[in-house]
Amino acid sequence: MKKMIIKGGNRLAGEVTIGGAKNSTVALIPAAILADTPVQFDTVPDILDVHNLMIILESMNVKSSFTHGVLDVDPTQIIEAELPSKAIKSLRASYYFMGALLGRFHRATVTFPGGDNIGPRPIDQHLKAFMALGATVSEDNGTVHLDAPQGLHGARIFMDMVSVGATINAILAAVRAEGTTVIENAAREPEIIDLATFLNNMGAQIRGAGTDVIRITGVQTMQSMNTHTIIADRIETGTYLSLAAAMGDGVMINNVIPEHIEAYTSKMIDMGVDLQIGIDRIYVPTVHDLKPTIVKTMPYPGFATDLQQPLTPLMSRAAGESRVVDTIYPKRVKHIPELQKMGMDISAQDGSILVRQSQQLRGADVKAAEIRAGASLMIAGLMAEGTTIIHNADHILRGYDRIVWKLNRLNADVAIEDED
Ligand SMILES: CC(=O)N[C@H]1[C@@H](OP(=O)(O)OP(=O)(O)OC[C@H]2O[C@@H](n3ccc(=O)[nH]c3=O)[C@H](O)[C@@H]2O)O[C@H](CO)[C@@H](O)[C@@H]1O
Ligand SMILES: C=C(OP(=O)(O)O)C(=O)O
Repeated sequence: MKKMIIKGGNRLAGEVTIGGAKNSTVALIPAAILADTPVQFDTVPDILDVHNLMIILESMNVKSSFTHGVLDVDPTQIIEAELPSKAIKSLRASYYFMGALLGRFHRATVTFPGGDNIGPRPIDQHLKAFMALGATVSEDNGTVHLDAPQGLHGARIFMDMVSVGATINAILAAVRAEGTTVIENAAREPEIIDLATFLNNMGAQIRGAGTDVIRITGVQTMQSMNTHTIIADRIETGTYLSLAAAMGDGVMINNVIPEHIEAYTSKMIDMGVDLQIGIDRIYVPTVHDLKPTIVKTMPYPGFATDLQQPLTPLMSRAAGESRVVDTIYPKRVKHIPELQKMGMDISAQDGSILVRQSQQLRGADVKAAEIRAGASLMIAGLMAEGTTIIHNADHILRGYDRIVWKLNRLNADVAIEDED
């Protein structure tokens, strides 16, 4: 495990460039095993999730190499093998190997995924989709076995709730199935469109990604003809927007898709941040006075659950009481006691998180329970007087591309060290 050490109080300025979206990347890499040719991705974020997915690929004899943001994956010599449970447990998205392996081999054995400690995360909708497509599902000791000896066939799948992961897994399983699959009440996240673009460019027939009805006509082969450039990470963007507004004296954020974070930028503008939004970049000027706000997380295009915690430190500067209601992960509150240690006036009450204007934050020894709790501690550490040590910083490294280098280029004083 690593710890992040932040000497707080530096004003931040300069430019930062956003990397490829974690939540696209972690679906695209498993999707690569559906191809009958090598594939290449660029603007791949340098995050732990990518390195762990490469370990999983290796176990199936799928060679991959990653340099300067370009990831090559060669699935042409893929074999069925036992997947390494440590790597599988290290990230949530390892469950995409269920859909991808089912699509490729008509069977899969995958340990239950790990991922962030943000409350219950059932996978019943994923399993329901696999069964609709003709697979049998059995579970023992935390391992899921999927089997479709007669192959997969198209089906109508109505999702009981809007789920990013279940929508992606259904696409991965259906893309080479026989016949047409219709996913209703599908998630509409931009990362789903990114995945469909990648697969369609290889010959898949997926229509409607980005709407709540996705139609997939199965194809027999998929062949990559070009490099797939991953869309910008909207959650990383929101994190830099928050820290730039909290501590910046002029920060330009490059490689942004502003349309993907409108729910977030509109809240910041309501709070009094004078964002200058361009076609693919956003400038955050020095912020003087902030108004409190109310945030309710919703599936896309609503306010992302992954961005409620990164906004919290900024809320603690607003004159009054802000409120967060996380309808997707109501138990996503592990940052609260840690932020309290830093002097923030924050509490959970009746299903809401309340953040009141706080005095100068102070550095403390804190623990990141999960990636976005870690992001909120990191921003609070940049704002605090003195030194903050964030333990379990691996959670932050799971999803933030070259974070130390990017922050220090903005004039922060941040380091990562091994725990003693
Ligand atoms: C790798 C990735 O892309 N992770 C994102 C993805 O996670 P993930 O795909 O796991 O999240 P889902 O969209 O599936 O979850 C949405 C809600 O549906 C529930 N649910 C989901 C599936 C299921 O079978 N049964 C069920 O009850 C979940 O508990 C949750 O309350 O979307 C979340 C919600 O935007 C984000 O926080 C995560 O960053
Ligand atoms: C919850 C998250 O990630 P994961 O689904 O990969 O655990 C996140 O990115 O905020």
